[in-house]
Amino acid sequence: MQPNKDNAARSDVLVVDKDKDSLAGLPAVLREAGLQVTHVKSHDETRATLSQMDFSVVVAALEEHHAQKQTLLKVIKSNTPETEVVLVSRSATVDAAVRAMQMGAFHYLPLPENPADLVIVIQKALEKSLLQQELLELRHVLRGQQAMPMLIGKSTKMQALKREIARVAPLDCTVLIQGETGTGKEMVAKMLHRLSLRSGKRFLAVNAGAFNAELLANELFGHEQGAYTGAQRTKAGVFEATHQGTLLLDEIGEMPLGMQVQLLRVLQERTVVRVGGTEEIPVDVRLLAATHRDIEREVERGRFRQDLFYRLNVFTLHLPALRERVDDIPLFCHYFLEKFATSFKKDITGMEDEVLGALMAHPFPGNVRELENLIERAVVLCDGPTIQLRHLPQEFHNAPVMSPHAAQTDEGLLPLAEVERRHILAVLTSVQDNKGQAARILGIDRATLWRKLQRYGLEA
Ligand SMILES: Nc1ncnc2c1ncn2[C@@H]1O[C@H](COP(=O)(O)OP(=O)(O)OP(=O)(O)O)[C@@H](O)[C@H]1O
Repeated sequence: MQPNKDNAARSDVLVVDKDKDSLAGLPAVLREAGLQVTHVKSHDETRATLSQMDFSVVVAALEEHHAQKQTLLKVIKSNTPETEVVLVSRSATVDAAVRAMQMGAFHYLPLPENPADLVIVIQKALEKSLLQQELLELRHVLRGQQAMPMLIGKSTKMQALKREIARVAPLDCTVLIQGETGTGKEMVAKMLHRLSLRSGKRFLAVNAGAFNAELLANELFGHEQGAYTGAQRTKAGVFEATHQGTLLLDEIGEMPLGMQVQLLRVLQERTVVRVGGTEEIPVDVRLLAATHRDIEREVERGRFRQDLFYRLNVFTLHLPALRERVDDIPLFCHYFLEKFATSFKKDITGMEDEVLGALMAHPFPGNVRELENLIERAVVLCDGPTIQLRHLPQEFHNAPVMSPHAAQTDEGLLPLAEVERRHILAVLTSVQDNKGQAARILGIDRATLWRKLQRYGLEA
């Protein structure tokens, strides 16, 4: 079975129901949840469907033949590794679950009385698969197969931001981009430009906080020859240089008050006057402004002109801090790891769970830039196939760790019981199902472990 990947269409869920219609009610429930579902009942149908189409998730209830399950898993995982497989069985045992998960199954669980009980697991599998698909796309980006750099993030907040960017980019209005340092304000500004009608023209960025009023005026508006000592030639400013394009004024909150008046005038008149000159030069520039400050508060404190604020604040984009979208951290880690492993020509395949856990528990005052720098450093220091805790700075070595499983949902955290169930399975898998060793690692006695396995339907 070799689906043609280039042409294969993709659908959400394939339900393989080969065990006496035990999943008969599931397709309807999934469709009600808004998913695209294909329902097959025989081996031949399964083969034919998988050869024509890729699925994000395959849910299979098979008869109790291990070989059959293993074949299905192998075929799916070797053809489309990003497809997640959920296996359902009338008598799920820990042994079988551990084996299936070692072979790459997303989950192996007992057949529930009500098929609707499977929906949450299927949605989680779908999220994981979409993450894998996004990573594949990112790999294409890294290999230069796509021209447009991607704004990474699939958390609810980032998805909402991407929708807002797509909506406001073509409108040609002024946009105020607010967010802490390193949250990607300049990146968003570039995206607004690329998605606008001005994309064929120039994009320039000026740090409005890095100059005093005089130097900034010179930078923005240019100067006439002889305007001041050293001005030997006439020089155009960035407003003229970006004519018909987009200009980002970064750190607008730091702009000296005197300059704010001049900027307001440019926005009203749509002309600039070079320093030392009198001619009003028409400029057609889309202005974007970025700041890490709460400009409204700056207005209240008298540090920012209210009239300029109203001019800039036609549309405001708020970029969430990284700690507000912890569920994006695994994606960033994969992306930066691959980026730096490629550029430093290192054969690094991933990072230990505890590294991801430590990163997810970190508050990241420097946001994405800080994470990017940490991963770059770790890749430089890494001498083996995976990034380990010792490749992070000292402060991370004894820091609290968040389970990478605990933040897999987009909306927030998983119920405690689900985190416990996954952790127990992960520990059992890592010790090849040795229950005594697993109980010791978990810090509980064997009887407690046994009771927990019973409770989660994973009885030995
Ligand atoms: N969503 C994202 N996807 C990919 N890379 C990102 C994203 N957000 C930030 N980055 C990366 O993080 C770094 C910082 O981004 P950027 O310079 O745009 O932040 P900023 O908010 O403008 O920072 P500052 O306020 O300090 O100027 C860059 O290397 C950028 O590529």
